[in-house]
Amino acid sequence: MSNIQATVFHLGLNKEVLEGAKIALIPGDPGRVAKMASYLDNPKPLASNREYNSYLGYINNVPVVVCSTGIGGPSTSIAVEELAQLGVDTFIRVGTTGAIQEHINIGDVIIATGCVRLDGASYHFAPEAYPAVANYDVLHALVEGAKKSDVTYYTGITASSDTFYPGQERYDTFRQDVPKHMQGKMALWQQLHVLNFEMEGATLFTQAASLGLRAGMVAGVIVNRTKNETPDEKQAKIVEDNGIKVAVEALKTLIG
Ligand SMILES: O=P(O)(O)O[C@H]1O[C@H](CO)[C@@H](O)[C@H]1O
Ligand SMILES: O=c1cc[nH]c(=O)[nH]1
Repeated sequence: MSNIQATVFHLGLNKEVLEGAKIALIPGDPGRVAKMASYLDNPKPLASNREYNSYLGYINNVPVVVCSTGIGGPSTSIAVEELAQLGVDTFIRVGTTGAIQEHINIGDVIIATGCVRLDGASYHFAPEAYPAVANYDVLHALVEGAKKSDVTYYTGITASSDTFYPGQERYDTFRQDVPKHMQGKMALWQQLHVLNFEMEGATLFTQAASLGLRAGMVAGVIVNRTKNETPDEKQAKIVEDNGIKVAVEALKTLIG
């Protein structure tokens, strides 16, 4: 039996509906997918299953798939693997993030050059010594995209944590503490000039590079952790657009 129509298990997509798309925009949040697709030409919904919501759109008549990954490395690795099975070879994660350096403001975007591997899933793709780094072409396109967009951007290292609370050393009213082995971690990453926390980059970069795929990441800053613990939901929805604008400009560079 021909495999061309085979539908991948979690995303509910097949090669025919992707129309040969080789580039994917991958936000974490399924609710961001329709908004991101609206930045493309002729967007149309494709599938929705679990945390995976997908659309197809076009830039200069070239198909681009937008597909959410859900939160964290395990679900991200499934989205990337299944999109790769369908022929996608270039991934741009468009996320939200918490800055940990004082000078970075809400609304700025961070373009990751590499990630600290505070996840688990990346170790299923490559051992500890393997770096979680962005693909140079995608990184360059994102930087060019940021220059064309009206946003302040920073490039540098992101810490990708499996957890939002202890892994990012959040203290709140439910728990005034994190386990001992996690205490002082935010100060450590700050001292090492890490810019921000998010939850998928390390898995994405390790998986993509180790499989010969290209990946980059841009994330809108929705909270500065030197000032606040918790992002504001309404503000986050506004800020996410800055990352989307940068990613769409980057697409234009990559597609040419
Ligand atoms: O806005 P997204 O892309 O989901 O990214 C960030 O937001 C989620 C946590 O709130 C994590 O997925 C984190 O990486
Ligand atoms: O602080 C933050 C904000 C968004 N996403 C994260 O993982 N952490």
